[in-house]
Amino acid sequence: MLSVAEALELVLGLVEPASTEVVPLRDSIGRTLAKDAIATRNQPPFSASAMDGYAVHNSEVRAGAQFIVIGEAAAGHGFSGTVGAGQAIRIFTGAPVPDGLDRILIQEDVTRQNDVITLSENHDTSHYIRHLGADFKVGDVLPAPCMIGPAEVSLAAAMNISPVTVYRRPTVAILATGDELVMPGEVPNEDQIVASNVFGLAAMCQSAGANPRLLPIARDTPASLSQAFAQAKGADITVTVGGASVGDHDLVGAVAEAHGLQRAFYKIAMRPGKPLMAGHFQNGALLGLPGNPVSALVCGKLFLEPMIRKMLGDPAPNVTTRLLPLTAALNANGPRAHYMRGHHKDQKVQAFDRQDSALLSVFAQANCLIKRPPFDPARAIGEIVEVIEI
Ligand SMILES: Nc1nc2c(c(=O)[nH]1)N[C@H]1C(S)=C(S)[C@@H](COP(=O)(O)OP(=O)(O)OC[C@H]3O[C@@H](n4cnc5c(N)ncnc54)[C@H](O)[C@@H]3O)O[C@H]1N2
Ligand code: MOO
Repeated sequence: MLSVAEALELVLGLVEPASTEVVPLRDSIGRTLAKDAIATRNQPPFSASAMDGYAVHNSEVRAGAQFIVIGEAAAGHGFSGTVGAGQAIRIFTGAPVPDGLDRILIQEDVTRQNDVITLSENHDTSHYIRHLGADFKVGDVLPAPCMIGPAEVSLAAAMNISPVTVYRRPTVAILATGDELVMPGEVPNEDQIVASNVFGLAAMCQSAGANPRLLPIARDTPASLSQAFAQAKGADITVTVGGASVGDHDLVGAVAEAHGLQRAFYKIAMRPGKPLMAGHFQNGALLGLPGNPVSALVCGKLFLEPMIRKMLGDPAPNVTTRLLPLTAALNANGPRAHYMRGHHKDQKVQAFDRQDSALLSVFAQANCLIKRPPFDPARAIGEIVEVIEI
């Protein structure tokens, strides 16, 4: 059976970065910048005061020095006159520092009587001037690709860049399959359950930056699956859930092949997630996930999210891991890589006792997966394991 790393490489080979589009800056959050954003201005565009106080000539500053206040500079309202020897300008944070002045005395350090200020003995020695272009200069670059979060959108705004070029959001069609499934809110028969993991997968797609499209539940018949695949046309990635295993009613692979699936692989050495399949499909990619709720979500985290990130232009789309010590021992692992549901706290991690891939209640309590390689030996308290945030 294929290893997780081999399967991931094949899955990522099924998708390419999506085309780009130009969007207003306000709509760029969570997208990946596809073209360098280049500053069209200096920030600050003038030397600016960093404090409320008085602007003076630095050469005149000494304890007890007196200055006559001859004008005012506020944010948005500069002072345009000239300032002579022994003179000061009342100034506020963000205001342009008048020409020739090179020191701000903070107001806490002076006493003022009418228009005369006197500097105190133990005054602050900082100059409190933010020089022109100290943050960025015309031509400075916010380099692509980069994920646009609160910091990047603020920087692009300060650079006066709008609109920006970003990668198009990929569309992901998500298809639950099975005669036992009903939608949340419907009344299930005694032998039915509520479709659940597709909602988690849709949420995962959305927070990764894709547009999820939840299709109606397909029944375990070739006709129903065919109809669903027809509805998935146009999606960049079609995700099926369930019907992937070896049972008589597991028809997804066969029907997808009839619709043109060129299977890249089927089954991997992973737990949960053994019956994973993937391939080129309908001008896009198909990812066939196992039906067990936790299997589907773990495979979504490990395979679907990286596919989406690659399409969004992320040059390093794989999940990242970090190393943490165990607070409870682990049994030896079997022949499949095991992604155990775990909980980390205070830089230490522990696996849940119950690891059945049907247990959404355990998954909901987990905040990480503990990655165990095939045949990983038993691990004692304090040993270091690899952890993936979920
Ligand atoms: N003889 C064997 N049986 C099974 C094997 C095997 O190797 N030999 N593998 C097991 C493993 S591992 C998994 S994982 C499952 C995967 O099976 P399928 O992908 O065919 O999934 P289903 O049989 O359709 O469903 C499994 C389970 O999950 C429930 N389900 C399905 N879809 C949803 C949904 N959208 N929301 C919530 N729950 C869902 C379904 O009712 C079943 O209980 O096969 C094992 N069997
Ligand atoms: O591989 Mo299954 O997903 O172990 O439950």
